[in-house]
Amino acid sequence: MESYLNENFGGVKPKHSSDEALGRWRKVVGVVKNPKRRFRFTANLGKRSEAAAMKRTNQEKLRVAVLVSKAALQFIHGLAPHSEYTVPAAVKAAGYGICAEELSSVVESHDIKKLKAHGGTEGLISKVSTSESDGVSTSKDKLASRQEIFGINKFAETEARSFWVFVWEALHDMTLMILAACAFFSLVVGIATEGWPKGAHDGLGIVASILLVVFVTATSDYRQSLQFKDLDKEKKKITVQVTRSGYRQKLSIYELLVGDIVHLSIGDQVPADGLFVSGFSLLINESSLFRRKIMDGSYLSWSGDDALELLEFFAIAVTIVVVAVPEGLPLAVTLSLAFAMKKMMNDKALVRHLAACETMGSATSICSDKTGTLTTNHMTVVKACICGKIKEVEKSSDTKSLFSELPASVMTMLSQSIFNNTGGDVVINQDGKREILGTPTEAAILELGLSLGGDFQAVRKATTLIKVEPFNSAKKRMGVVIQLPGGAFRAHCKGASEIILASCSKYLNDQGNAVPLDTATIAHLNATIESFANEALRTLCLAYIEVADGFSANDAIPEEGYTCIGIVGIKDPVRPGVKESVAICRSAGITVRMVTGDNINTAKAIARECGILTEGGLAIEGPDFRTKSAEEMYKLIPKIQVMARSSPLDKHTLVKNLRTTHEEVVAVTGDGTNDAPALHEADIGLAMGIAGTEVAKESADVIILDDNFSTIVTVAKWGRSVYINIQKFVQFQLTVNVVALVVNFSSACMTGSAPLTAVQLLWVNMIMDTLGALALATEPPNDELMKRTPVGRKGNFISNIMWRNIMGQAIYQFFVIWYLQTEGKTLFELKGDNSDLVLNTLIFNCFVFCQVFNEVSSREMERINVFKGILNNNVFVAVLGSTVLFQIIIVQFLGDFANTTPLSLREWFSCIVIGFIGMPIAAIVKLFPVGSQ
Ligand SMILES: Nc1ncnc2c1ncn2[C@@H]1O[C@H](COP(=O)(O)OP(=O)(O)OP(=O)(O)O)[C@@H](O)[C@H]1O
Ligand SMILES: [Ca+2]
Repeated sequence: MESYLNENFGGVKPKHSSDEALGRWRKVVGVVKNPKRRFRFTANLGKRSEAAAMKRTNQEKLRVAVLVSKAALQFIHGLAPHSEYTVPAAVKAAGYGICAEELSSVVESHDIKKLKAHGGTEGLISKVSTSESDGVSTSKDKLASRQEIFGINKFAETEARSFWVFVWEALHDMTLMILAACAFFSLVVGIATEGWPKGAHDGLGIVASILLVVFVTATSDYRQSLQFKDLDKEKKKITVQVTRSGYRQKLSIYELLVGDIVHLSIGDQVPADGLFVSGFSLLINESSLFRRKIMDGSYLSWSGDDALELLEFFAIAVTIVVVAVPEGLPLAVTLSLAFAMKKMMNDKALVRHLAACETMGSATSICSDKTGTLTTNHMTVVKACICGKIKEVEKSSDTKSLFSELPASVMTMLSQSIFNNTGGDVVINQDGKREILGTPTEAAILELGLSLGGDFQAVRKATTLIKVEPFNSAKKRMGVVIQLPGGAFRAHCKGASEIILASCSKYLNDQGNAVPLDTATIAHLNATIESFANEALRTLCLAYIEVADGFSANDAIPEEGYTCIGIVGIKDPVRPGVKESVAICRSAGITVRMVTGDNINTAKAIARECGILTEGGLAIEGPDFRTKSAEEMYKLIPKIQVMARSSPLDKHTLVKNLRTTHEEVVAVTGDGTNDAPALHEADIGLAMGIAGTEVAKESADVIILDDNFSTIVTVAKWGRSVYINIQKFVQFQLTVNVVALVVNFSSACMTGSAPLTAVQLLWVNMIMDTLGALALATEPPNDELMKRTPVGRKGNFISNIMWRNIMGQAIYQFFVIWYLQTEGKTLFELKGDNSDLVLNTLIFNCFVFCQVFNEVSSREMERINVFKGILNNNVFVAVLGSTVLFQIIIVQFLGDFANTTPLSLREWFSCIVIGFIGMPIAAIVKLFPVGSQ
């Protein structure tokens, strides 16, 4: 990809915007224990750059090795005659003249000598018993034998990791290891002093908590890994055009076999090792050969300390650290993103990088291409201007008669131009039906040629194709040179009308003669182009020129002096629903811009139809935009609504400026190879899944599977919901953090003992960490989200609103615990030896219930009604339910392990009420106005 961009667009730097987005989360997280496990699904940034460096040195080493061995080989070949290759008997019996090993040695070593020894390309084609025109035979046993001899086009899949691997990884948690050591000493010391079973309770309590934490973590990690596997599969669904038994068909790259004739077009990915049979403009990138697995770092191991009497304090200190480090954040981020990712998949958006969903949520600007994104990309020629006469050709049945009055020579020239100067193809498919292949523009023009009565194969056979210059989005034209039966050469070109017309000096008049273009005709043709474009038609001009004898494939195709054959107008209707989606974006504070390669009038007409171009909005042409100075651009860019006739680099420049000088978060949508640089530069690139080329998809972060612009809005909505969910989670977690820390720390300093014990703290940690993430990070989005303004680049992650809510709750909870600690015994009339234990249990219980109700309050940051839709969120209800249930079990039955004692009904009731009071308090706090940032 990088090299592709480099060669085609001169040093466009890849963005790695996901790195940037990931970095943002990391900054918020600060300290994270077990970064490897926590960031498992969000790429290790350090390792990434290491890997890049490693790749470079490996490439260098390999290059040297290849050069050396090539030199050695040359030397050997110079000395000894090429040894004969013998075909293994089994291969021969199956009817092939070459075995898999020999084939791969020819392909991988690029060994031309060897290739020649096998009779060159033709030789190999016959040795693998295929044919250039018909491909391999599709008979069942032939395909089976091919598979057996040569194998299939698949990598061995890495085995799915089992649940126990995740358990093992979760055990590698440093704090858990320390706690395990504590548990061990506690067991030893406890049993030695108090005997079995009484002395083992504390230790077993810690062990049980560790197991619980490990189990929950492993389950959630495991489930995520399964989900990512599914996504991976989806990502690898790539199809190619293949000829088999004479018919073109679409095959998954996994079904490819040796001998298959694969047809590549612009932007396709080469799906396998292969031999280039014929074609033009191919670029090869073998970099995937150099991919290396990144090694994981190893862990520090911890050895215990034997200060036994400090054990309890030590355990508490460790758990305070556990509580203090908000390591639930990366988990919440991954959970929330993964959840959104899965849901988005149902909504027809495939997210390729996790962080992309969140980035899309803060987007302030969308740059969309026109063709294929805003329009359906179903193109038909509806108007044509030949010999100065404008014809409507909407109904293909009467096309032929429409043109009957035109001279036959013009019609011949037209079909010669249409059928030779094309990147498309007309083939017969498996059902025996005629099928037009190629980009929609090409297909539309071929369709016109066919409905004029032209015979594709016959026209192609009549002349020889000497040179092809494929369509180039920067030049906006394509051209071919053909050799006519008499031996003379002729070039045909087609492309953006005003550009081709400008390189014409003659035109075919209604007698079929090439006459010089006079100003009146130029004006007439230009007016025609404009009138077509104003009707939202894409216009193309076809032209030809006679080329001097002796033209060879290395000569350049002429640029000037063409004779205009005619102009066609192609209709490409706007997709249904686009207008509404654009309106939603606008109300969500997202500016939508159209950046297209098409004619400015066509672009304006479509943009108006979609609601992108409004009164007073600016439409500019790429060539004009390009020449502006930095200052002019700075002033211009916010006003631009439409950019037409843009080259891939213009699209790139616009996006770059929006991102850097205007500090916008830019989403780019596109389908074509010409969109790749912009997709790459964008904060988030969205590529079309159906019409999009592989190159576009490869550069994108999200793939819109149904090619529908409204899906983009859905992506934005999910992105925003991810962002808000994580904010809610952080607000919840920070509250618990602050209170637990302050309470434990202050009372440890003042009284020498902490009200919450190690096991209790571990439980609290789980409520706010894993369970909290599960409950709050998976809220589905609502339409309200699209009525706010986007967060953009400058938004603070922890907003003032969040601080307000956190402080409000923390003060209340702190007050409750302080009051219980000092007045608790009188309040609950506690007396006797047991009173301290009961009081501590009460404090623990109240604290947990405060969190339970606070979790409900955290569902909304600004609104008072926090119950809306609560029952639709099963995960939330389940988490809350199991938290309460488990709390009851801990207090009533697990006292020995958790240092609690069963409470009376009255005491339970009081705890719940105290916890509940947090809710009206949270509601009141929400009434205090603060700035949004
Ligand atoms: N196959 C082709 N051969 C010759 N000219 C073409 C061909 N396809 C498109 N064009 C010309 O190039 C212009 C579009 O160029 P480009 O590929 O840069 O944009 P696009 O991707 O089609 O549009 P958008 O950017 O809106 O998606 C068209 O207006 C047309 O005049
Ligand atoms: Ca496009």
